[in-house]
Amino acid sequence: MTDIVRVEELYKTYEGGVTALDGVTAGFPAGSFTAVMGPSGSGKSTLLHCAAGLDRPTGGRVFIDGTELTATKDTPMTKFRRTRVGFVFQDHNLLPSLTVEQNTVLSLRLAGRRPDRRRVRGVLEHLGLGDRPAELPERLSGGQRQRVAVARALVTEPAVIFADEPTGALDLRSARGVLTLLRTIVHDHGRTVVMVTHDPVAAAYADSVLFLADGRLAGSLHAPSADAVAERLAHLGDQVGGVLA
Ligand SMILES: Nc1ncnc2c1ncn2[C@@H]1O[C@H](COP(=O)(O)OP(=O)(O)OP(=O)(O)O)[C@@H](O)[C@H]1O
Repeated sequence: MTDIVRVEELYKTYEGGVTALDGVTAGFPAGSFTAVMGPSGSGKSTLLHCAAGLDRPTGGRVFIDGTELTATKDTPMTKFRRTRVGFVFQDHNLLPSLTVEQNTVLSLRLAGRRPDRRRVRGVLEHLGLGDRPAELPERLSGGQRQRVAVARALVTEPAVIFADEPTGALDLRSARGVLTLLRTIVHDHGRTVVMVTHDPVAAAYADSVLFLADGRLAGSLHAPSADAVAERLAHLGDQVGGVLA
């Protein structure tokens, strides 16, 4: 299967000398849902930010859909990101003064594209927001707000959606709804999703899990169950500095 996102020998050392990524090579196949897990400080967010072109690695290469981001200057990289990459963060980042529909088309507008209203309504419908296009975010539940964030990420038809703890601020039921939605957009609509999470139950919605420890890849699990993920996480400490699982 083709990798939509590929990182090769990725290194990131922050000012002050912290090495957050220490030679990570990984591929994320088209149409797959991958969770990235690891202890706090293991480099998950750094990996996501570097892979998404939000931050520059200190060394190594990042490819998205055949374009090498690491060989791209800042302005074209920003343009590429706006058109080809979708984001869903823990804090949904909706603008409070804009309606559901206006928030949904925000990234399209930032990319200088004219929204196709019928398509946008179609996406909202599909995400269970079809009857709330004119609602302001403050009148939505946390789960509904996160659905708007997913809608906003989807309408640009990105090559990949990166999600950083998308359910971290949600109650169990809303979290399940959002995770099911992410799984649906991957399995029924062929999207590619890479999600950072701390939660083994959330990770079990993914097709596979990549584990990080101390900025290095520390194994993977396919068709993960929450128990298997929790078990592996509990033993990650044993592997630090050691062998891949
Ligand atoms: N902007 C920064 N400047 C300096 N050090 C940083 C910066 N961002 C992250 N780090 C350090 O890099 C390492 C990896 O951080 P990162 O946020 O990628 O880990 P994480 O696995 O996402 O952690 P968490 O699960 O706690 O969010 C940590 O030691 C962190 O302190």
